Amino acid sequence: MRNSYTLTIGNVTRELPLVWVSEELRIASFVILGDTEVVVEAASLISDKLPDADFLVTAEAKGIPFAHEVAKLKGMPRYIVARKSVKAYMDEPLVANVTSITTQKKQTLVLDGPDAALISGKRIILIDDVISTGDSLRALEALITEAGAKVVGRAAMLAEGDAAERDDILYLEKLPLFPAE
Ligand SMILES: Nc1ncnc2[nH]cnc12
Repeated sequence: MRNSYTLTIGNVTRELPLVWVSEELRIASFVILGDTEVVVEAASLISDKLPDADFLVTAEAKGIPFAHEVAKLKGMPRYIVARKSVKAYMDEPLVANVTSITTQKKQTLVLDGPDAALISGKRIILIDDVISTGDSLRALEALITEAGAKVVGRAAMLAEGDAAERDDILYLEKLPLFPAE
């Protein structure tokens, strides 16, 4: 049984370990946190492909460095992060539910009220490290719609499994899933 998958994005290559997320499924674990090379390379490759937009919106946690780098390249002074939980300092937060492929658990995504007000009526690109089941994208989209903003693009470094067949997302590379044999 193979234990890793070789991924190349532009001129950066990583050996991703295969990890079990359930009894039937392994994923190639792609963790960009702390990896400046992957983030900078992927951001420069995707930023030219994005449509015009007012804000990028991402989900805590692994989307954050990617959104940060893309926002910098696009000259956007702010981007919005949907958090995994309601914080004490939030004001009238919007909440959506999501099931994570990596934890296989129900999670929430939360948009703080002032962030919702900031993006109301604006054009939004949803951006994440990996789009897989599309669940977290759906939850982000629900938050954006509730905030009165419009999604004009969906972008990720990688499209995993069936997500690679979608024609409504921009991505750089496909990432296979590894079902039990
Ligand atoms: N293969 C993967 N590695 C890390 N995080 C993920 N989230 C969804 N798919 C993932």
